[in-house]
Amino acid sequence: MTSSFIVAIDGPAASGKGTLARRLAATLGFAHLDTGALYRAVGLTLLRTGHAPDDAVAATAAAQGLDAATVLPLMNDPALRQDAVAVAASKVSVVPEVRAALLDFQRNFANHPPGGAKGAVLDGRDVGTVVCPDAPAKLYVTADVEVRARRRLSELRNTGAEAIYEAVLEDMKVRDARDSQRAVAPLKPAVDAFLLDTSMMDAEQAFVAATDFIRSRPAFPGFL
Ligand SMILES: Nc1ncnc2c1ncn2[C@@H]1O[C@H](COP(=O)(O)OP(=O)(O)O)[C@@H](O)[C@H]1O
Ligand SMILES: Nc1ccn([C@@H]2O[C@H](COP(=O)(O)OP(=O)(O)O)[C@@H](O)[C@H]2O)c(=O)n1
Repeated sequence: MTSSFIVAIDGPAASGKGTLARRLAATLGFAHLDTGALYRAVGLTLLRTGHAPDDAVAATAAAQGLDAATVLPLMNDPALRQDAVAVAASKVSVVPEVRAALLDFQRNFANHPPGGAKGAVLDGRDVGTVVCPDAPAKLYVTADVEVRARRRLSELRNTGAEAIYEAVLEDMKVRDARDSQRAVAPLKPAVDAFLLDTSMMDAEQAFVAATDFIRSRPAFPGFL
């Protein structure tokens, strides 16, 4: 059976979309897919096999080689969260063949959520615009780049990594620009997305605003 209960959440790095997506999925009883982890898995594969992250041929082969069996163990690999892997992910994600290779996996997850879940929450950059353009609830989560850089800095430091604010901010600006300006599936809000600026919100306030929006969607009767 194809699920029509899809929540699509997009936005730039460290806007809080993953935190929100995980909590919404747990509350709704839906499955959650962090689509960025798929691009990170491709980036990590290239770094581990000694390829440059902008090697389009190697990136395509790595993306085509990913399936549930190879992706799931990588999802829990702490190396996936390194900043160098985020940068590599952003480089492989401009390659149209890489995006095409990952599309089926994402759509299949959304339409046939695993574990018998009634619906799915996907977060990324192009879920509401390309992966699931018919999703009945779309959110675009954002925050000022300085706020996002501070969040990512404390996240990196909490994992024991050495990180400098100015470098994290600069990486984030470069990645935002690459993600927004690429030719295929650039980062942008879907026309029918609910815009959620979390610059002045904590995670709890963002969750309340998101649930208010989802509750207002006729396609989600009685879920919240
Ligand atoms: N609304 C918020 N206010 C403050 N910090 C937040 C908020 N949402 C998430 N965070 C924190 O910011 C960091 C990045 O959040 P995350 O959800 O991973 O962002 P994204 O998935 O957009 O990259 C995490 O450490 C998370 O705990
Ligand atoms: N649906 C998606 C998700 C991620 N990506 C790419 O993958 C990179 C890493 O995504 P992510 O969601 O893990 O990054 P953060 O927001 O956690 O920093 C992004 O910078 C994008 O370039 C994408 O192109 N499309």
